[in-house]
Amino acid sequence: MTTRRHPDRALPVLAEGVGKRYRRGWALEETSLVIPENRVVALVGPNGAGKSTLMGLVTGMLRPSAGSIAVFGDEPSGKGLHPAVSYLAQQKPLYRQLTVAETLTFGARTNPTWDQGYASHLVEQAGVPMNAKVGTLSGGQRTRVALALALGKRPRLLLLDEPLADLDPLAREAVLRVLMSEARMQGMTVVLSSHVLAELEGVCDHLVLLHRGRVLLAGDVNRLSGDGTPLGELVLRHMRAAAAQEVAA
Ligand SMILES: Nc1ncnc2c1ncn2[C@@H]1O[C@H](COP(=O)(O)OP(=O)(O)OP(=O)(O)O)[C@@H](O)[C@H]1O
Repeated sequence: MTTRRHPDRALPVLAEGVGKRYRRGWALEETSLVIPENRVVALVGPNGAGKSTLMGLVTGMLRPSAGSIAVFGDEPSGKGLHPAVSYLAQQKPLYRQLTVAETLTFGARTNPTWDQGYASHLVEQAGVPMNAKVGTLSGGQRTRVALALALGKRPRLLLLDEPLADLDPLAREAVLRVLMSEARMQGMTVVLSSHVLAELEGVCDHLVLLHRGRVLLAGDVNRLSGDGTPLGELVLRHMRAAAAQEVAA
C-alpha cells in the first residue's frame, strides 16, 4: 500500500537524503542512492552499518526521520508492502502450524499476483515435502519455503536480509542461481544483504556499501572495480580504509 506519487515509476528505489533516527542517534543518515531495475544488488557493510534499517525504510516498516524514499515511484505508506515488493527477513516469519502446501495457499490468498505453479515448483525443486508442517522443517528448508512465498508473488523487487546463512553450499548455489535467472528473465531486482562477501561474487552486478549509517560506495560493480578487482576485495578495501580513518581521527 502506498501513498504519495513520484514521477519515476520504473525505478525500484530512489532515496534522497533519507535518514532514520533513534534515541541513540542516526541509524541511517543523509542517504541518497538509486537501486536500478533488473539488478542483483549487494547490500553490505559492517555490523550496525544500517542495512536492515535501509530495508525497513524500503518496505515501509520504518518511517524516515528525514529526506524521502520512493519505491517504484511511491512513498512507502507503512500500511503494508508495496504490491510489487517481496521481503524476506532474517527471522523468516512463517506459521509453524501450517503445512508447506497451506503456506502456499496462504500466499495465493494474500497476493493478487500469485503464481502457484512457480511457487510449487520452487518448493519441489528444493525437495521440501508439501505435507510437512513448517514447524518440523530444518532451518534451510524453512528458508526455501520462505523464498518460494516471496518469489511466488512474482515481485519486481525482492529484498533478502541475509537469506543464505542457514543453507548448505549446494542449496546456496541453487538459490543464487534462481535469483540471478529471475532477475535476468523476469526483470526482477534483487537486493541481497550479506556478510559473506564471497557468496556475492559473480552474483551481484550492483553494490551498496554502508558504513556507520552512510553510503560509502554505491554503483555498478564493473564500473566500481574498473581494474577488475573482485567485489569482495573492493568492499574489504573500502571497509578497511574507513575503519583506519576512524582510528586516525
Ligand atoms: N529499533 C532500534 N532502536 C534503536 N536503535 C536501533 C534500532 N534498530 C537499529 N538500531 C541501531 O541502528 C544502527 C543500524 O542498525 P541496522 O540493524 O540497520 O544495522 P545492520 O547493518 O543491519 O547490522 P547487522 O549487520 O549487524 O545486521 C545500529 O547502531 C543499531 O543499534
